[in-house]
Amino acid sequence: MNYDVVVIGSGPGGYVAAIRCAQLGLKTAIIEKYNVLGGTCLNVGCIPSKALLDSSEHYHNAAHAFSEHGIELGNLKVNLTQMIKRKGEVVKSNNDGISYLMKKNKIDTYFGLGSFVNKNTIKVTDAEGKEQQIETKKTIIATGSKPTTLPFLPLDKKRIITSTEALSLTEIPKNMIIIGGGVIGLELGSVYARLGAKVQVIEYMDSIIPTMDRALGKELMRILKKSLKFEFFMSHKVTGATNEGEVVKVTAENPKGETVTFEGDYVLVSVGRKPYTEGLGLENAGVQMGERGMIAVNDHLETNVPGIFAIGDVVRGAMLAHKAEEEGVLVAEHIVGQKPHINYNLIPGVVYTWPEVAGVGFTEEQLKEQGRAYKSGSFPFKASGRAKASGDTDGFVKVLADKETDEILGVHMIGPRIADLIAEAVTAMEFRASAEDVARMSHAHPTYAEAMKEACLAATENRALHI
Ligand SMILES: NC(=O)c1ccc[n+]([C@@H]2O[C@H](COP(=O)([O-])OP(=O)(O)OC[C@H]3O[C@@H](n4cnc5c(N)ncnc54)[C@H](O)[C@@H]3O)[C@@H](O)[C@H]2O)c1
Repeated sequence: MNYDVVVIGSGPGGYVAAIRCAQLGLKTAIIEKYNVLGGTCLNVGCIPSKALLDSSEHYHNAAHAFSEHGIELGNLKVNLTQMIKRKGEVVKSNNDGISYLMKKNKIDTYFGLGSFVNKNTIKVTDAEGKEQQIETKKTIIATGSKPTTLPFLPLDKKRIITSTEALSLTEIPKNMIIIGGGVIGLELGSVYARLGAKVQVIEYMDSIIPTMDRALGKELMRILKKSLKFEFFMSHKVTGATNEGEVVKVTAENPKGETVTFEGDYVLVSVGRKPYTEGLGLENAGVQMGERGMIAVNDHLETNVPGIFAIGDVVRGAMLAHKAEEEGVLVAEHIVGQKPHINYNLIPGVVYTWPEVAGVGFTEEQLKEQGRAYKSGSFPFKASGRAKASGDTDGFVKVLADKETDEILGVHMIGPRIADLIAEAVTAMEFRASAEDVARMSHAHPTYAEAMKEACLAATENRALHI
């Protein structure tokens, strides 16, 4: 078969790229190594983790918050098998949705490992080892990433696990040790802490979610300690682990240089992810690698080989599904001669703990480092009528704006449903709104979104109305 474009990898970057290519009239095929579409995000990432986060949140609320609302429950218990089964059904219905989208857009799907024979020929090897070759004018590599491991801490995938195994446990851990206080560790730690596990987080840096605005990590840590009894061990360097059957012992060096030991029945290693390019045969097409295992690309996401592009987790930038999607669309439009653009500074980051955490634009630390004059306005959810009604009064919205022009430079939030609220900040910043612009917009009352307006009022002239 001959194609205009072949996409390798069917995660959010790859399948969206394929749809956009097809919409633009290009004859398109997509190759997927596993027998389902959707990649890490849909099968063992964003979607199943959200399903478990939602289920565990219901349980936690039933156990700890319902009585305050006047709802009495007896005999409350967790059916983990059902919870995991439901998660599987959520994933499956999304798998089916992507298959439908491929058919609707007349995109040919090949299941098997895609690898370059040369610049324009791609071999697909299926699970039985059967091979076929397809010809293409352009290729988009969207093969994603896989979990980083620690050399002294080999995974056994039973007791020492990554997020993939943590999404399908058959029992609730008694004591879960989490190595890495980033997004995965805190989201999956929340799932099991809500279901009753004692969770201990060992983090190398002095802050959790260290790449986000520091105020967010500080507030999240306070809340997770209070609401889910998380224990944090900051500035600790993990040095080893021994698997003793039912128990794993993890050793780490504390900030004083002393060795401390942790004992748990499960250890989740969540220290980041690395680009996945194994078996792609990049050398056969002459594609050059960049730093840290990434594929090197230019501003149009084209590799050193004209006509071969790479997007998402295999290239520089945040390892986020929505960033990969934007890149997929950009490449498709670039291929047909359009002039698309991505503002990488406005890719929001979200953590689906409860409360949720989100940020976009520059952090306060980055503005200080740039020496940029800025002003800051915050509004706490404890002053929000909507938050009081639902009982979600933890957290705040912080708006950073240019001191002279009042243009919004960064918005950082922690609070109820702010994973959705961050979209308002992205929209405002994409249109280069000032804090006063947003402060003068009517926000429905009572909503959590009013906190955004109030934080903008606070940033404008320190004139928040409800605090
Ligand atoms: N909600 C979301 O958008 C979401 C959810 C899950 C994953 N992801 C993405 O997946 C990727 C992987 O997530 P992650 O949580 O594994 O990575 P991460 O980069 O978010 O966090 C890793 C954490 O581990 C720490 N760390 C690194 N080495 C360590 C060591 N040896 N000992 C102790 N701590 C160590 C880091 O300082 C960091 O805090 C990220 O890029 C993330 O953005 C996103």
